[in-house]
Amino acid sequence: MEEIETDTQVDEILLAASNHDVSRLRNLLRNSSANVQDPETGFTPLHSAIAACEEDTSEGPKLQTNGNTNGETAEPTGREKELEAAAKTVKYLFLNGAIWNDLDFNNETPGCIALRLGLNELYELVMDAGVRAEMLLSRLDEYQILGDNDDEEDDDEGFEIIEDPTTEGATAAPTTEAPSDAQAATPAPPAQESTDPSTTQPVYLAGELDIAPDTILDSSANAVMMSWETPIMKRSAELLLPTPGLRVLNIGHGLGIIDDMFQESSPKSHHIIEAHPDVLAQMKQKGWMEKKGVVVHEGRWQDVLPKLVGARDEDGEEILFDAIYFDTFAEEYSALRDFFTEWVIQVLDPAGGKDGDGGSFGFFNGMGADRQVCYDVYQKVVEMDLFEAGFDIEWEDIEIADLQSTGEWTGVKRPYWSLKTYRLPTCKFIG
Ligand SMILES: C[S@@+](CC[C@H](N)C(=O)[O-])C[C@H]1O[C@@H](n2cnc3c(N)ncnc32)[C@H](O)[C@@H]1O
Repeated sequence: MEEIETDTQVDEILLAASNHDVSRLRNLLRNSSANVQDPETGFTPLHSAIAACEEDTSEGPKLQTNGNTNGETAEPTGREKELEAAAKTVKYLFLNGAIWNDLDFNNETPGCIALRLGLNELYELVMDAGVRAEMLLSRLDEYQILGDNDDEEDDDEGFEIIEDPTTEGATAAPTTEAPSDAQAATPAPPAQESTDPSTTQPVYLAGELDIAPDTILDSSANAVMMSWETPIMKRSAELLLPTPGLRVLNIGHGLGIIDDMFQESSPKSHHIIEAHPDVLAQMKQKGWMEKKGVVVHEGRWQDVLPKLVGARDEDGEEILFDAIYFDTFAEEYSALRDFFTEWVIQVLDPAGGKDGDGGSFGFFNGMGADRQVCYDVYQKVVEMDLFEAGFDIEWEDIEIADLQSTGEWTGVKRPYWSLKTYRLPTCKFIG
């Protein structure tokens, strides 16, 4: 049953959290939730515990007065002790079901505050909680797919879905582009589900696209693809196809940026899977269907791949690839996970690649990219899922210009990227 706290209780909980007073919290949380919010700031106890560590250079460390000490100011015993107490408080709050990614009225999660204040240890604790919550959510998701068909509402405590960890252009937290370059959302970041119906796959595929030389927008002005991603595509293509004569599979043609780059490496074969009729029409106009060595599969990868697995080419050889790239739109993180867990392992040649030491798999890493903490959480989540699926992953950093100041988002429903660094993943079979 949900607890209803009085204003006084809420104040007391927030005060105990900001004072890092775990024993007081222990008493207060017996009958209350660890996820109360200050009506003026939107702070939860986690926000309070972390924000209290802000150093006030003029007046010394800012610890608030503990209501139990008759108004005396708690004596800070040094920065290290303060941070240690904060860490204990944060851990205690997580043990009591604190949600790692609630937003305050300043649009910050507790992790955002820790990052802004340079509180690395606290940031790591929040991230770890985020990873645990997201992993648990995705496992619950699988469990429900396997057998739980009832419509009862989930009331799992302790975490909230990161909104839209879609792959491109999704909402506030990690999804794969749902829009895949994904856009972030409200309260709480990365997530398994988009809250914006316009970014679901059936709506996207049924809608008309506005395709310009530098952008593709869907019928709700979500950005499907934008040319600022060109350096990312270029480096991905270089890493995946380092020499001519290799076999590549690309999922999601978009503006064709990476497919143009793959063509520059003169691949032996180049398969492209594309689902949107408007993108396919554009491909036809540009002559992709007639290009030598190019095979365009019209449809969703979910429908195409089952037919491609085990198929043979005109020389009678099994169709396998040295390189695979995945960059779709309006799909959630679970789609990317299914892709590498179920399909990459079947069509990536373990003896492929430039040196015959195994093919490579890459994907657009845009999950949770409107918020650093969500991006970091999803990096860990995807690393764990890839490892479980049998892949090693190497990351390379690419600096991204300030897209806000260059006016990149004009006319776009929601910016799906706000970070300084893109982390480019390249995966190979373990061993
Ligand atoms: C972000 S764009 C790809 C951009 C591309 N990497 C480039 O360099 O221009 C995403 C593309 O994936 C396509 N797509 C979305 N869902 C898909 C699915 N399930 N199967 C195949 N293609 C899909 C979209 O229609 C769109 O063309």
